[in-house]
Amino acid sequence: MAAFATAEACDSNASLLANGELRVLEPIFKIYGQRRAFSGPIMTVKVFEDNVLVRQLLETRGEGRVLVIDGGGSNRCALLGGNLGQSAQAMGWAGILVNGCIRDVDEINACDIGVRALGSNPIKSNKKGVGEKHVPVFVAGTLIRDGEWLYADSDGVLISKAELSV
Ligand SMILES: O=C([O-])CC(=O)C(=O)O
Repeated sequence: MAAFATAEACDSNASLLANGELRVLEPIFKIYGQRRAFSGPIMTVKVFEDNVLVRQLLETRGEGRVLVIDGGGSNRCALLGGNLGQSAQAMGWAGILVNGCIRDVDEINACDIGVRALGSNPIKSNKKGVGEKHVPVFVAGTLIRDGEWLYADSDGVLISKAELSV
């Protein structure tokens, strides 16, 4: 199976790039997880230094989706760790993009999912359950809506209003 290539997708969808239906995230993410390339429909969650909602979502069936976690860019604690990585793998999530930090990097790198995050921090997050699911989030220069599509590979991360034909 030919792997999806974000570069090729950008080359062949210039009109979608021009009209904003296809956007490229600013290159601020580090690459983790076994799947260097992954894609799927997006589910969004907006939190700040609290990962209770993240756990709730990753303990439900992913069905090939990508969880986009807007953690407000905080570098002060981790929103995702090894247990949640294993849960995401077991529940069939394709990947997770975190506008924030992760921990248990070696465990996450062993999981059969794709992960993008700003970096790592060994401190755990709060557990109060504050945040919002399924809301539009503004991450890496781009507005991202629940139900849009994310495509990630070694070159970068694309957000598309609709599924791309590849
Ligand atoms: O529960 C957390 O804060 C995240 C974590 O460490 C894990 O998933 O293993």
